[in-house]
Amino acid sequence: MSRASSSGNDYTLQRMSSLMEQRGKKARDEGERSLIEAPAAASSSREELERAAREQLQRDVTPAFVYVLALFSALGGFLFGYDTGVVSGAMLLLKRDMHLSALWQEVLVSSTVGAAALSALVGGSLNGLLGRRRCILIASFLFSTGGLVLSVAPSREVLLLGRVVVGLGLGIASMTVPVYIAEASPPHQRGRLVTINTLFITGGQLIASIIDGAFSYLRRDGWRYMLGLSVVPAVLQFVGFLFLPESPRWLIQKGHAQKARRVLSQIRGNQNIDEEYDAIITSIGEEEKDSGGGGPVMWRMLTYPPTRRALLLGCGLQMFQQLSGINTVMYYSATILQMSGVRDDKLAIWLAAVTAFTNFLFTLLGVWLVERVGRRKLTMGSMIGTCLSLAVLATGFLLSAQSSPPVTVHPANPSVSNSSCMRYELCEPCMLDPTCGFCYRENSTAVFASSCIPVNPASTEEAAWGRCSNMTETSDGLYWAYNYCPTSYSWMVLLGLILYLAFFAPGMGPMPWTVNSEIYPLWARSTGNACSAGINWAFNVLVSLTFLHVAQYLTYYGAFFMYSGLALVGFLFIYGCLPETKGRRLEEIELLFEGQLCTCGMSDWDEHRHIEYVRVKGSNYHLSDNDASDVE
Ligand SMILES: O[C@H]1[C@H](O)[C@@H](O)[C@H](O)[C@@H](O)[C@H]1O
Repeated sequence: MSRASSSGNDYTLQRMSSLMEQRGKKARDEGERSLIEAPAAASSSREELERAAREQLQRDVTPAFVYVLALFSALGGFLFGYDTGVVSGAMLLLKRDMHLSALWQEVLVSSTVGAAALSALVGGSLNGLLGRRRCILIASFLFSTGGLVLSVAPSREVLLLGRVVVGLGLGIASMTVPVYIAEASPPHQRGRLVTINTLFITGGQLIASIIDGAFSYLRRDGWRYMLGLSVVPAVLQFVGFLFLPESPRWLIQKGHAQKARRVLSQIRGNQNIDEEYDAIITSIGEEEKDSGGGGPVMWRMLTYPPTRRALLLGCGLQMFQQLSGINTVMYYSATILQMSGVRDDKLAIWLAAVTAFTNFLFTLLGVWLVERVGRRKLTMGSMIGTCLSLAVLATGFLLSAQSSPPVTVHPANPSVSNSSCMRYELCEPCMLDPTCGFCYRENSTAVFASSCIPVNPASTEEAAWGRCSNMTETSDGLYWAYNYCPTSYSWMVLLGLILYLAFFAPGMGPMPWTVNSEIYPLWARSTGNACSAGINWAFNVLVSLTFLHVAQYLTYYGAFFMYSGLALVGFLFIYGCLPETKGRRLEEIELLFEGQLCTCGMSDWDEHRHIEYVRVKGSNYHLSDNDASDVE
């Protein structure tokens, strides 16, 4: 059989024979000759051996060093989550301490994400030029400096500078870390280790919400601690990376063969690295031939069909991740939970932590599932579940809107006669107008004596005037609802939220990052990841900046039905374009994108045959049914 045989299956078979040898030796040593000579080697059934080989692989193919390397890298993911998550809580205090206008608040939030989109794109060339390790060092340096600037910022302009610096770090880290982990991991653990990076993103978001909660009690300068604390993991990562090695694949690409061998033996522990090393060298040679020589990498990627397909898949996955509304749902979750009956405003900040925790918990499920069910099934299942739960969420909003309580009292304030709030007859349009809130009394069975009143511009937690201004806890049956309406369908909205996180977090959350780290050949990997990460950040800004306007035009249920429709399109896209990459060497995966045939939707067996076919097509060899048994 050709070089083709160096697949995951073959690897397991090799392990099986070495395991048999080891067992035989052990048996001899212990004088248990009978065990080896026994007919059909009783305990040596194929299945049992395969299982033993797999267990052995788990034990000795992944030395602890790879975990250390993955954990230090994933601190980049943690900072991604922390820096994007912490800002909402910090903003509540900042706008008070620094007297920030709505525009400044928006600029401070989106500047980081915008800078991340740009630096992710630039990060592609940096990665190719300087290597993964140096890029991660640059990112952690930017995180540390940005965090320091934020914690001492005397003015909003300096704050803006700090947020942009942090964003630049975010962009580079978000595209480099998954690639670095993927290139260092053994094939059977790669999905899990790269997915840990997304687990750290959601972990960062969780810690950020807890820190937001804790420091919100400080009277002054709480935001300095919130924003500044990111320096701790950033410095830790910087120091760690002074000692961690460069990616062996990048080293080989740049011609540092000896160094690459050293790193490979360091990260593979007691494994024989020759086969892997040769596979990388051969694939680099083939890639140079295939990708047709000169021109900028982006041009070569677009004109070479396999990389063009991979790029389309990678960017599409990242786009649909954001279009299915994760950041809107996360951001809006506190209100959703308030709708469901948690009325204490002081709790709102902690409610965000509950959502972040759920997101984290279900991402953990993804880490567990990715090497069991594979990327394709996990992503498809996640996307269809996301689509359905968005529909549940939207239906909850629709039913709430249809049973929207009426405005029964129209109190007048002589000094504010032309407020739009006075015109609304129902809670629904009042709630959709960001300048108004719904003030109502409630007894155990119904809403009564309700009015639509302008919100206090300094705090959305109370009305500008009237009985819902100066809200205290003893306001006895009187409630101020900003951004939501009292409804008896809140259970459905809550159910939609929980289902959404349960389906999104294990698959659509991490898989776009994981799949992107593995689908491009080495020469196109940095550029491919730069583009797809740039798309992720760009759609992140787009969706969050447009949500309130979309909700105003389409109402909340319209907005969530729209996200659900987009998720359905995303599902069809994944169904048609995402092949299974589980267990394959990085050098093999590009073959899945070769030929006119897309392997998506093929069974594992057909896919395996397809890879074999593509591999050997150059040597006039065609895989027949008889040959197939040879492959297996
Ligand atoms: O994969 C991550 C994760 O799902 C986060 O929760 C989300 O905030 C990010 O935008 C996304 O890229």
